[in-house]
Amino acid sequence: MKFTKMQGIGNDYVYINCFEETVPDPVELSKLVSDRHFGIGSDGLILICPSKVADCRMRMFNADGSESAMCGNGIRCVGKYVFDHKLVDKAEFDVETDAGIKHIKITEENNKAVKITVDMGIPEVTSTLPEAIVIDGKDYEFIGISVGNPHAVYFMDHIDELDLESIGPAFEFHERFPERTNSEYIEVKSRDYIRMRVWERGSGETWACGTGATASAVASVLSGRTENTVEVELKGGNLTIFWDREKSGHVFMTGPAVEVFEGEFDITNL
Ligand SMILES: N[C@H](CCC[C@H](N)C(=O)O)C(=O)O
Repeated sequence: MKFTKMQGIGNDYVYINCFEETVPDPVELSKLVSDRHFGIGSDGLILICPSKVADCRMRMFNADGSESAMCGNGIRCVGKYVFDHKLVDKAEFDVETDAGIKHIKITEENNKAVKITVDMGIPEVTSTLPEAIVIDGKDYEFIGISVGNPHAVYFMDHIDELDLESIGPAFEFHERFPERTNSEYIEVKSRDYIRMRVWERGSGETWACGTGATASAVASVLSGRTENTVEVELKGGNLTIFWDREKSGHVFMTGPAVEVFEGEFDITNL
């Protein structure tokens, strides 16, 4: 099985070109390839598939094998892959996801995508503003935002001191979120700059989360903390989020995508 390892600001996935390969069991394959000791090592698996309604289709699986409808860093890498490998012959195209069709704009240098802008659609508020859950007797006020996948955004100071290994699972598996949730921990530095850490549903702490950065920027605007254009600093790098709140209502995410290496993986014993 041929694969390509790619990363979007440190959020790394194993990508399979399903125009050429067939993946019989992506859930098990994701668990296998994600293992950083016995597999390839990644935050999960992403399939790049043919589509009847768009130029290609993206399916995303977390490291625990659970499938998610949308993946922000992943879709930027999918955009780069199909552009660089000439599966499309244009710099603007569409990717079908289980969260709808997403429009991609490529910025290229020497025929390689270096920056990708994704129309993430219209964000959905999934909580009261704000709402609190109780964890170990303490109230945690959060803002719930969906961009095709669920996020609980929590504003605080000193995110680097956060015990994410404890609070992350407490949010992820809290009864308030029947489908679990991704959770983001936000330190607002100015009206156009936020710092963020993320605990991902099904993958744990990752170095970046594109949907999480998008949801966090929307929550920052909704709560009056920032303007509509927000620079989001994550462990692995920065993303720029623009919420066109006054006109289309759509939110746009812009950032890099990098192809790290290609390889072969033996799945006969899968
Ligand atoms: N890393 C991805 C998010 C994956 C979300 C997944 N953990 C879920 O279950 O929703 C991103 O860049 O948006």
